[in-house]
Amino acid sequence: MSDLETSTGLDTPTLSELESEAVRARPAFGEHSHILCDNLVRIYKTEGVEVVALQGLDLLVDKGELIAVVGASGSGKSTLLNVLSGLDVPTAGVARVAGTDLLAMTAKDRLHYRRQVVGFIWQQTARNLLPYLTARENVRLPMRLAGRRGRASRAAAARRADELLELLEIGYCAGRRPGELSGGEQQRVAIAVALANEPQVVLADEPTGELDSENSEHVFAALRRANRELGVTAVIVTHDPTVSEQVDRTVGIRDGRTSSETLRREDSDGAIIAEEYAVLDRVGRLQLPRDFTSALAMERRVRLELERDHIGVWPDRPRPEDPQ
Ligand SMILES: Nc1ncnc2c1ncn2[C@@H]1O[C@H](COP(=O)(O)OP(=O)(O)OP(=O)(O)O)[C@@H](O)[C@H]1O
Repeated sequence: MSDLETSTGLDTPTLSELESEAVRARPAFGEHSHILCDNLVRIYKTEGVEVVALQGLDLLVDKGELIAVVGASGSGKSTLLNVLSGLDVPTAGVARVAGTDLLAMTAKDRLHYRRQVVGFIWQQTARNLLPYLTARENVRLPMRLAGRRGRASRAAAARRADELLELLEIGYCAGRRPGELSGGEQQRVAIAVALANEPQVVLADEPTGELDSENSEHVFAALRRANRELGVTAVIVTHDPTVSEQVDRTVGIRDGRTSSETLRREDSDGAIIAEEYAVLDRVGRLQLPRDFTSALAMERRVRLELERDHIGVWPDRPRPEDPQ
């Protein structure tokens, strides 16, 4: 045993005691998050060619948060959502949702996860609803599939279906089939279907992609309502440019990594303010917005200067004040 390992007095801890105390005191990354993605990697291999769709993506979402994920086409949004929904397995990293480790699920766990823990809403309205069932029957279907049978359960399921449709302000649609509903009403029924089995998390992939702005607003309002009233955590992937006014936080993805966050808050006059931040990852990496770097022709490397209250980032060129 080394000198340091030996306790020298009653109050002096040994090195191993200090080490275990340090490990115990330091919270693990995202320990208390409802959704945790840590260094998530997803590589697709097609015909010998590798596409890195997610390249070390970090994302933390708190329980009860409502966030949007935005990014250019091909940035990895759908890949992320497929992982979170349990449809796809990442190549590496950690993905945990409501305590479930998504890389270590058996087929049985996966079925339970997809039926009970998460609910989804897809862009194509036709993918969300069965055309020959009424809205009410569509909402009851996942409860039946999850094994709610018997008369008492059937009655409870019917009640819950009607309550969910009322909550999303489409009670009047209960007896209609999807063909008799507008696109926005269909997507709100789809949200009710996603909520049927009381999931902890709902995931929506471009839920307003096929809708006009008025219907989109109804769909966002319904998602906000589900989030506020039922406490469900919600992640919405979207191209909708108005989304940052509709959600608490908008996460921007670039090249398979989280690159920016826009936080929405109300100022003292009640006006909504959306402020954009760059994301600093766990090892201190930062993605500078492309329009900033190209405006100053920054390439390959930049010079950093630590100031009293900020860090300056300079192009790799001599500045006028530099000595010749
Ligand atoms: N099954 C697959 N096989 C091979 N490559 C794939 C597959 N799915 C996605 N990719 C590739 O992974 C990258 C990320 O795709 P992804 O669909 O996640 O992007 P996205 O941000 O959702 O795009 P969009 O907004 O157009 O839907 C892209 O380069 C895409 O071509």
